[in-house]
Amino acid sequence: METPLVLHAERLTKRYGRRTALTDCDLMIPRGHVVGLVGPNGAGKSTLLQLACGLLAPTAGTLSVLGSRPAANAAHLARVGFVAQDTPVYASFSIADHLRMGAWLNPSWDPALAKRRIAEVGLDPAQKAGRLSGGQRAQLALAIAAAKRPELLIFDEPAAALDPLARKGFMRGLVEFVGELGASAVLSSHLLSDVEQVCDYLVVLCDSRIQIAGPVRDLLASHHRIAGDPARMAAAVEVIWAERGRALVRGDAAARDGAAARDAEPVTLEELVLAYMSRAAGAGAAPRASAAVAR
Ligand SMILES: Nc1ncnc2c1ncn2[C@@H]1O[C@H](COP(=O)(O)OP(=O)(O)OP(=O)(O)O)[C@@H](O)[C@H]1O
Repeated sequence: METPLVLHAERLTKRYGRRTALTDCDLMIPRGHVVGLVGPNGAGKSTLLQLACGLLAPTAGTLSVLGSRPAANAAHLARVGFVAQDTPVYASFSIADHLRMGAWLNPSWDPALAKRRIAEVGLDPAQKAGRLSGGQRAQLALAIAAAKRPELLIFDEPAAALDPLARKGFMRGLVEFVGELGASAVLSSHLLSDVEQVCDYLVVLCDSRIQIAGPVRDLLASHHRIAGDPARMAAAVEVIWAERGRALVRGDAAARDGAAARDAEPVTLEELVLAYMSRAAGAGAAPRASAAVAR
């Protein structure tokens, strides 16, 4: 039977020597989502994505991707498309060479999709990849990943280096491909506006640990901002972050609990992410959006 999970981690731990990049991570991400993986620099995002692609092996715990060990065999590799940070390409190969290589290496390669996408984004197949701008390179990498027709697309900060217009085009392409292929996607990003725009599932990773994970809609519904002394808030409410008489809390009780209920306010995705990041950092003040996570 086909597994309903794209990623399933149990007590997943990864150490590089004495440095721990992931600690006891548990995750169950169902199929059919565009997942935003967010967290500060050094949180462990790239490590998690590289483990999912089989480029790294866990130190402890387990991770399965589409029901198998990552990169278990050639057939499994074909089911996962990966776009690495900085979207590396072969500088002396032309775009057409990249597509030929993709066709040669991937049994499920869709030449029509690749060709169509390259034309749609206005790239010249004869152009050497080394002469492409960051945005064009990202579009080429996206076209190659999608032409494999994978079940899961994994992107490590795919649009970080792109200008806002190129980013918008890239993100639109990403969503179109996910829809067209009926695939799932996981993308790491520091750009919460991108995550807000395209992701319907959120994973917050800080300091090597999963802080929270779930469908964006459910997370927004189960968190509120309320006024008052956090120490006196209902036991049913978990205070995630409090500052200057206001708290961001988790729990339905926030919406029903007496005085607090009167001014329980909905939270934005940015507030939610920053609250979990602040809690993990144990800092005295919430990090500014521009410093920790750019919008
Ligand atoms: N090859 C490596 N050798 C040693 N330590 C590493 C290696 N790769 C990553 N690390 C460390 O593991 C931790 C997690 O790094 P990782 O690159 O996964 O974080 P990240 O969340 O992707 O960061 P960023 O947002 O800056 O890309 C960091 O402390 C980092 O220094």
